[in-house]
Amino acid sequence: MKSLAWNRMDEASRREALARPAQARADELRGGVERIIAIVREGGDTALRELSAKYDRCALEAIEVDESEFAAAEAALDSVLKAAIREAAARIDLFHRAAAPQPVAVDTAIGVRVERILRPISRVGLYVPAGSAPLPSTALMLGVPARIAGCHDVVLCSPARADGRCDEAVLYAARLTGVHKVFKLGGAQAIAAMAYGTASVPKCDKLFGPGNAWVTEAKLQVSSDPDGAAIDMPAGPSEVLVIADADANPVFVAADLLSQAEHGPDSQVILLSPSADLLARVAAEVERQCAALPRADVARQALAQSRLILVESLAQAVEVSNRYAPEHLILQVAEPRALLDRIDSAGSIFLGQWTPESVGDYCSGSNHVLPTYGHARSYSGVSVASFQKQISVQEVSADGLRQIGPCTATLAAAEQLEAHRRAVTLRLEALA
Ligand SMILES: NC(=O)c1ccc[n+]([C@@H]2O[C@H](COP(=O)([O-])OP(=O)(O)OC[C@H]3O[C@@H](n4cnc5c(N)ncnc54)[C@H](O)[C@@H]3O)[C@@H](O)[C@H]2O)c1
Ligand SMILES: N[C@H](CO)Cc1c[nH]c[nH+]1
Ligand SMILES: [Zn+2]
Repeated sequence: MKSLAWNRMDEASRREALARPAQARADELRGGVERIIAIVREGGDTALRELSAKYDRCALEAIEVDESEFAAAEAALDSVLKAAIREAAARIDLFHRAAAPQPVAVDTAIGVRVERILRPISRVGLYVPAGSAPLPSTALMLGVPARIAGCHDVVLCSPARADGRCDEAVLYAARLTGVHKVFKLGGAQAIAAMAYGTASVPKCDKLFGPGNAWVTEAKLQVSSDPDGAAIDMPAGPSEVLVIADADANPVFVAADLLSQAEHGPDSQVILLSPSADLLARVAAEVERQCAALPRADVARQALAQSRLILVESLAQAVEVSNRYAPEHLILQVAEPRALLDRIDSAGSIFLGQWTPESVGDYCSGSNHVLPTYGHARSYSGVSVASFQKQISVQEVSADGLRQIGPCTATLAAAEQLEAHRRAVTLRLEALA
């Protein structure tokens, strides 16, 4: 990890220190993903098989997971793992139901009722990563809110292994949450299939889920095409920013940094502290813990583009963090709630030394599909609302129109939209 001191850096160095790693490959990615999307649109299921052979090194017969594969997955899974998946699903369900938007009805004047009603997005496509590690927890994070929202057709794609099968735990989690169809597809080709549809894969209205740089770029491209599909947000390579004070436990801080560094070579982790001593102790601890990790190679690549930054105060750490807008923000300080009010951009926040980021990844109940690359400045993580449309409804009585009609007519006249004005005045005349 590179060691830096915020107050000794000029603006260009600060910008470079907070730049995300994958951005440097943006042009190469854009062209590659454009080609994959075009190939899928042109070649449909045949192209999907060819792309799976090329990128996932698997020979697919059926693209869709059938009943026998679901049954075999359930039978093969360890009962302790199945219980943990059910336990996590229950807590995710509890939080997401409690946080779900509610219908609203308000009388904004006598005889003027305005409502907000909720409707599920009909056809949704979920992406569950499995390139370097299959993530059954992501199937829960997407499947649970889709079920609560009441989406009619829920399709899930996840890359197959070399044996042509999907990860058993991903299949179990998908079934548990009521996903209707699962396809053995990964990367940009999975996103293209769900956005445009093929003979096997139904076209979806909105796509959800995290993924590597190819998946994220494909989501962005299909969302800018009117024939494509909407997306939840850009949820790319995982990242974490930790703010730690001088008394933070370096063992815990290092463990949290490594937990996101091990996701992939494009991940990035940042530690901000006003204590040079703490930064040095965490650096040593990261080295020590990393050496013992099975994914040490992956973590080291992520650490090469990660930073330890000395700040002058916790207040400055908050300013830097808001500027970076991390996917995950951990406040390993004595009084984390004292900083919370000043945080304005982060996907998910973890308070205090007993709240590792991992609990949010799996089973505290919050959602782990979160905006990366600084998109936390304007996007939120996945929730039930992401799977719903909020529709407004209004009903005005004759008395209500007498109340608000003149206001409408005045504003319409000011905008020189005479037909708008008359839609009101003709009725007011009929009421006179
Ligand atoms: N932001 C979030 O909420 C969140 C949540 C979970 C995971 N993640 C991130 O998701 C990512 C998962 O990535 P992953 O790679 O393990 O799995 P993945 O399923 O996202 O990607 C694997 C697919 O990438 C495609 N691919 C690989 N190399 C390619 C190439 N050279 N050209 C074209 N396509 C290629 C393949 O089709 C393969 O199926 C990680 O970066 C992780 O940090 C983010
Ligand atoms: N940290 C990831 C989100 O960036 C989510 C995840 C799934 N499994 C483990 N972690
Ligand atoms: Zn994680």
